[in-house]
Amino acid sequence: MKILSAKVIVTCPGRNFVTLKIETDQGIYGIGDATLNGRELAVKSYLEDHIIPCLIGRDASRIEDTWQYLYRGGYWRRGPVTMTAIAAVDMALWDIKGKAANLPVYQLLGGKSRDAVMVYGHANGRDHAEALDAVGHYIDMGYKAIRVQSGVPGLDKAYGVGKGNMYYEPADKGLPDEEIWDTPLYLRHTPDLFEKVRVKYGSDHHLLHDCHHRLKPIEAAQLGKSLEQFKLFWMEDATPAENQEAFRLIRQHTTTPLAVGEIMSSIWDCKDLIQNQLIDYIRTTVVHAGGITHLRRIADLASLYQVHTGCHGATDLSPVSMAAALNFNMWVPNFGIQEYMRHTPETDAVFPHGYHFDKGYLMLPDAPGLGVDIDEAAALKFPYERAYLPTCRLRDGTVWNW
Ligand SMILES: O=C(O)[C@@H](O)[C@@H](O)[C@H](O)[C@H](O)CO
Ligand SMILES: [Mg+2]
Repeated sequence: MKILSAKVIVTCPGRNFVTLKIETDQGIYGIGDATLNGRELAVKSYLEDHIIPCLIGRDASRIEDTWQYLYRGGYWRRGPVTMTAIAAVDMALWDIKGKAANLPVYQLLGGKSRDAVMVYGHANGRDHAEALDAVGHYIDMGYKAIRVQSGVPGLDKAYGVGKGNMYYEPADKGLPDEEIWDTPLYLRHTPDLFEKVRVKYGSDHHLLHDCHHRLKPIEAAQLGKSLEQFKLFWMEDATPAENQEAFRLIRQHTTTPLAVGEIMSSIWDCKDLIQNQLIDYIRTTVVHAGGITHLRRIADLASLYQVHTGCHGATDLSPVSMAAALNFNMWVPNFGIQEYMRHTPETDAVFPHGYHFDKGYLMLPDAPGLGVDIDEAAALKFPYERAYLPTCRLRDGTVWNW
């Protein structure tokens, strides 16, 4: 089966998504997500200008060989743009292989390790009272695991606090927004938030929290310690992980489980974290870490060290990524949890899919390939709109991590 053509579809049904569609000479096509939030067109160009010309005529069944060819052949290894582009090709080829075999992709990986995929949803509010209500709402919807984020008194904006209840979307149209950040204020108010949640709702639910790279290692250690009594499922991105060793300091001080990895693009970015058992959950995703082929390699390394998966699943990962992640999650032996932020109805209409939420889990009905499609006519109705993630500054004007 040969690759006949490939094209990139950019659509903005509320937010931007980049999708690669590969067509074969047997009439079977596959799709892959290539969305890199705020840098979408760089991946589009990488695919159109540099990868697609090399794909035409290649054997679509040679997924591993194509992965190695694009990774080694590009000479310039790793990095989010490269790895997202490779991921899109990889997902599309797995989709094609599944359709050709008339099997869901998880069957090709080795079959089901579980019946359903536990997910966590995002409860957030401008203050603790609103966040508490949101937690109640998620419990009512049947979630077993809930990420809790709240605004901080004294700060205009805080990471993770949505404009609506269900559709949290950090990227804004136009040029990047600027937010002010104050770590001492945040550290003062966060343990209190979790105390209120436990007092009001008890201990039956998994609670998660995302620090979004804002703390210094010793501050992260302090927060982890003060949250220990509330038994979090995880504390995420406590400090930037470019220096993987930084997590040793946090680890030495707290038993709060640690999760890292949504911005990592390869096994090399997380290998020290995993091999030194400095984290409990690895959050690399199909779309930003080289597709199913590379994510499987990361998960296998992680399994040797009892590190479990917790794939990133924010709204900037399209339903194509979610379908690929679910196939991966059904198989991966060291599964931990999957993040699930619901897409808007417009997005769901552009990307028809069979997966659905049921009592805290995502269910993946059997369908050949990834089990997701793109409605190109619908996609065409939503042209690209420039949008960026916000940026961050400390009170004195210093640029900080958003
Ligand atoms: O855990 C998460 O879901 C995040 O950290 C995201 O909201 C992240 O900020 C976005 O995916 C960035 O594009
Ligand atoms: Mg995160």
